[in-house]
Amino acid sequence: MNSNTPLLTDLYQLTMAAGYWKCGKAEQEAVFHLFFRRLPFAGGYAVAAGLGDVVAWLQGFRFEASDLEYLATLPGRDGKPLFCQGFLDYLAQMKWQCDVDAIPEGTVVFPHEPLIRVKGPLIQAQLIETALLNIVNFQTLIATKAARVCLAAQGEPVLEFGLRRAQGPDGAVMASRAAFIGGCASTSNVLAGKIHGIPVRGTHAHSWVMSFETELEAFAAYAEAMPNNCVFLVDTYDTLDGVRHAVEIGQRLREQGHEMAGIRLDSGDLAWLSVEARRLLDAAGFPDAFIVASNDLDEHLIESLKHQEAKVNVWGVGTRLVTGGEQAALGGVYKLGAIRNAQGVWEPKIKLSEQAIKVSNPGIQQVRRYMLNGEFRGDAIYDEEAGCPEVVEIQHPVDPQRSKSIPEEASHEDLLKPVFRNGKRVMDLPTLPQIQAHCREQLTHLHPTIKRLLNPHSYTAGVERSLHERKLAMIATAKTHH
Ligand SMILES: Nc1ncnc2c1ncn2[C@@H]1O[C@H](COP(=O)(O)OP(=O)(O)OP(=O)(O)O)[C@@H](O)[C@H]1O
Ligand SMILES: O=P(O)(O)OC[C@H]1O[C@H](OP(=O)(O)OP(=O)(O)O)[C@H](O)[C@@H]1O
Ligand SMILES: O=C(O)c1cccnc1
Repeated sequence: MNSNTPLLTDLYQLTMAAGYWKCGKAEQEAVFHLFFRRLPFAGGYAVAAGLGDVVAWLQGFRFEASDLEYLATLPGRDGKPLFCQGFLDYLAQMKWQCDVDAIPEGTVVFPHEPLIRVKGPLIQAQLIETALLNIVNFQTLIATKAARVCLAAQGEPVLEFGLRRAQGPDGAVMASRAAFIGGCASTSNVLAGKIHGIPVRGTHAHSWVMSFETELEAFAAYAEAMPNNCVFLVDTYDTLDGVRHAVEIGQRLREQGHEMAGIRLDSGDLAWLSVEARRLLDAAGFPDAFIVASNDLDEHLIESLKHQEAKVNVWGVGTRLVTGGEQAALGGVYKLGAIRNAQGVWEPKIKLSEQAIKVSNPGIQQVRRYMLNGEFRGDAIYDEEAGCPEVVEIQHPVDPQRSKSIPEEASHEDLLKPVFRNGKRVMDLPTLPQIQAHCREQLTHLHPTIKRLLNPHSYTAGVERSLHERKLAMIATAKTHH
């Protein structure tokens, strides 16, 4: 499937675009922000991901002749064409020309912070909404899940095994990419390996063992065929007998100058079996053979197995990683923050809601992160036009009673970095291993209480005080004027 086209959008973006064009607003400058309102997995942080694919998609943003031919066939409710030729001609000559700023992939992020800010002609900034959300919502969800799984594994390698259960071929490749960003060591998905350069790893399945008369024969044949990739799956019949068979073949391999890499456990009590398997392997002279565990694992099970002192060295995690498990999607949104009026002045915009969490933040936003003694201490969303005060007070995004001052000695960094200027890419994109290293480093700056799985401490992230006050004033005005 070719998703590198502006048609990867909801129809309503195109009907609005036709409307903006018709009423002369297409080229009016606007600013949109992409953000989420709630952390996934009831967790304490999220890991931004997807920007690399967003950049690639935006660089290919042009309506091809076949796209326009298709749009010309769409009927309105009266059967006549939905889009007039003048609008389609406008789309045909349209060139991507927005400014985009974004928080680099692998950075830890929090609710309401713009992960991406788009400034440019209203029609263009609007048309890209759906694709940006599609890419960033999914990859941020999976990178966050992967970070949680990898933290639970306490630095031991996590192999991503999700392809067979992922949300379609495209979702699988994106999930492998995001899982690698979040800290996974490798993927079983060979296509993701080819496309993104992610290391690929694999063992073998039960079918291999079942296709032979005996398990011993199966292991012997595998060792013969793959002497340099011998991880034996030992649970097809009886797990501990399986370990004994692996040891026997491991000894034969050693005589031929090769070393058994390890075994894989895929069912039963992984804590007890791993301890028993370790004992057998050590006693037989294979202390370096690793034990891979798989079978519906996630961060909670891995944490539990660690508490049970399971002797697992490598974790194979599939379904619950690449699908998001208990959380089907990240609810990221894309909202208008400001629009430039006929006098060239930026007018902040706000969306009201009965629910405080859904009232959008107005203005052209930037995120300032404060750090003290190597620890992230708080994030302030501020209006770039108004600037950020020296002494900053961060208002809780929804609870008016809660605010926090940042110590003056804290250092700071603005998180949104220039990616496109006037449609031209200005950011050098980091490699995937660099993004993974950035993510690993970011997580070291979060207090451990924010990283725990159960009821994590909430990190201070919200709107800077003066922006909050302007927002309250706008809410009051909007309620009386609309
Ligand atoms: N010691 C343990 N503590 C907690 N959960 C465990 C432990 N060992 C295994 N599990 C998990 O329990 C779940 C059930 O495992 P079990 O092997 O009993 O069932 P299964 O998946 O039906 O087995 P099979 O793969 O043979 O069909 C899996 O998610 C597995 O990861
Ligand atoms: O459990 P996941 O985290 O998704 O990891 C991938 C699973 O895929 C394979 O088996 P498959 O599920 O195809 O069959 P099985 O359950 O019978 O082993 C593998 O043996 C893992 O168990
Ligand atoms: O290589 C493996 O062991 C593997 C690959 C995909 C799914 N489950 C296991």
